Amino acid sequence: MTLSALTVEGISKRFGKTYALSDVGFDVAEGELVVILGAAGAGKTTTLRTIAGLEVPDSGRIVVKGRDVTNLEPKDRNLAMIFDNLALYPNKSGFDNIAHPLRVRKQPPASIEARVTSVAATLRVSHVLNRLPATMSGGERQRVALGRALVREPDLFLLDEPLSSLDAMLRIELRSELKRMQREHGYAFLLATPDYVEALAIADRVVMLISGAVRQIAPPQVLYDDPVDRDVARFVGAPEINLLRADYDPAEGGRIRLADAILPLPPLQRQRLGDVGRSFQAGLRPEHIRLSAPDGATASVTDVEALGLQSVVTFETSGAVLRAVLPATEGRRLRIGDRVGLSVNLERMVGFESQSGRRIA
Ligand SMILES: Nc1ncnc2c1ncn2[C@@H]1O[C@H](COP(=O)(O)OP(=O)(O)OP(=O)(O)O)[C@@H](O)[C@H]1O
Repeated sequence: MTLSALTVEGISKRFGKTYALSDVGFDVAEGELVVILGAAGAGKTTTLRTIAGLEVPDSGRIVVKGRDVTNLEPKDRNLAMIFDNLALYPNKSGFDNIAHPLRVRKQPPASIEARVTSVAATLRVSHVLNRLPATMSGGERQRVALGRALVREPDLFLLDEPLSSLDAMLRIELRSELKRMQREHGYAFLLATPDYVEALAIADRVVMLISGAVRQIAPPQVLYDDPVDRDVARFVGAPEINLLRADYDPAEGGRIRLADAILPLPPLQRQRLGDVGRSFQAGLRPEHIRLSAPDGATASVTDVEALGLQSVVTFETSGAVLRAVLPATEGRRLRIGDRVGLSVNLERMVGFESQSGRRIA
């Protein structure tokens, strides 16, 4: 059996009248990178701070490498927490910033020297070790801050939106750096972000937090293809998933009415919907909508946004608005006001109960 780097069991936390966390539970395996994904105020920071020991949970347990740390001081938990406001000591060199945690622990100078040099090489900041933070680029500062956390070899890294203050290029670079370190050294990471694209890029698994509660735990692609409900479906993916009223009629092998089109349903979807007619909400990802011959469902083009290799095209049909991601070669040919035929990949449709938003499975 592999030991979990972290197990969070039923953590709840209230601030006055605000329930910040309700019965939050998940685990992080050794060598795994787990992302806590959620909107602003979902409880990401509170979760990380509770694990780090900076907040005391009202109930629940935190176990790090098999050791119950719920009642331990932060310094005794052997965790490294990296916040988004990577505060470096402004008057200390890169070297001294990274060395700081080891000096606090009174390690011998020779081993400090060796460890800092090796961490700096891993993070590609050897060239700034003699410089002060003010003379470093944003990315270099971020990596030195990361180095200061790495140098201690903690059991688990907690990162709170560590990349949010970086520009897009640096973010991508540092993201792959984190992933590489995790793979090469087998570190366990728990990283919080509101950015689904970031989660998709680096997470082994995602813990989706909504209003302080865990809604779904899954690899990022599963969250996208198989969301447990409408909230998760809407949070992941840009442009957002299309939601359309659908009316299901089980007669004649099963058909649905979507906007003004009546379409035969693939067998898997029929199985999901059962043999009683009903209305529901159909979720269709923008890449599952295609142009087709204008003999079936038609729609008019209301917007075309060119995004390099792809275009995001907005259509209107019988009062419904649909967004599709099309190859740029197709998008370029469309003009606002054009009437075109559309086809949808119903195999990939996800159905939600209209009221509750729960997935129809
Ligand atoms: N010290 C506190 N006192 C009162 N309420 C708090 C405190 N800390 C957090 N909260 C509340 O708890 C909820 C969760 O906050 P938290 O900071 O964990 O969210 P988050 O997901 O990290 O958001 P963001 O992405 O904006 O950082 C919010 O409603 C927040 O206002």
